[in-house]
Amino acid sequence: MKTIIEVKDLNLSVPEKQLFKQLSFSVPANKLTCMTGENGVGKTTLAKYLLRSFTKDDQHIKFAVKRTQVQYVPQLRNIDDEFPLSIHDFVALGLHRSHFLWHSRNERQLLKKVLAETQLANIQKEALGAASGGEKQRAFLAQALCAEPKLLILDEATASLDKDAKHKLLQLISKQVAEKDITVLFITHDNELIARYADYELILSAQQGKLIERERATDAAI
Ligand SMILES: Nc1ncnc2c1ncn2[C@@H]1O[C@H](COP(=O)(O)OP(=O)(O)OP(=O)(O)O)[C@@H](O)[C@H]1O
Repeated sequence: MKTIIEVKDLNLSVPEKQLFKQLSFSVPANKLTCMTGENGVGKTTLAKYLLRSFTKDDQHIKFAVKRTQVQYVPQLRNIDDEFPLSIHDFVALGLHRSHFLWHSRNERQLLKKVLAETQLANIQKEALGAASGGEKQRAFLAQALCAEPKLLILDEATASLDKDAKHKLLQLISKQVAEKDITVLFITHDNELIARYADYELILSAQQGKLIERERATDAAI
């Protein structure tokens, strides 16, 4: 199995609490892995630690990608109703800027493609602040996709979405995994989404982690 992250014997603590003890796991490449576990087990802390590990030489963590190839999408951020950017301009912030102040033709093409893939093309001129929760979350995803990541880490991206919006988001994400060279690590508590979309589940519990392969359930089984 080709892997994108390998963690071996990692101890991780926050003040006054050890979260993980000799934690070892790997994340399969080009798959959708759901990271699960009870509230407070340390999912977000672990994800952020993995990202920080690029800046120091941590012998317990090995990535098959560079930091610039990783995007982290945090839980739905509070975007004020008056937020002054359009969806288009917000998503475009994710483009790798060349030396110029304007976007290159390739960047404009990439932006157009990403807006279409995330089903935002029709509403791209609207203010992000006025968008629904599902549209905002798709805009965050689109901004991350503009950086053409090889690894995308999504932290509870569906937590505040209704059933339709969360399935729509996961269908978009699954399509990315199926069609591109991209691996997704998706932190979630949502058993329905795990059953439907996860290729693997990384279960964090009692300071340890266990990776299991999942059979994707069909509509009828849920
Ligand atoms: N900077 C910090 N200082 C002290 N304690 C912290 C700090 N960051 C996190 N913690 C604690 O570490 C534990 C793990 O937090 P974390 O947010 O990683 O859990 P989680 O599994 O992502 O939880 P949830 O599912 O509720 O989002 C919690 O008990 C939290 O209060």
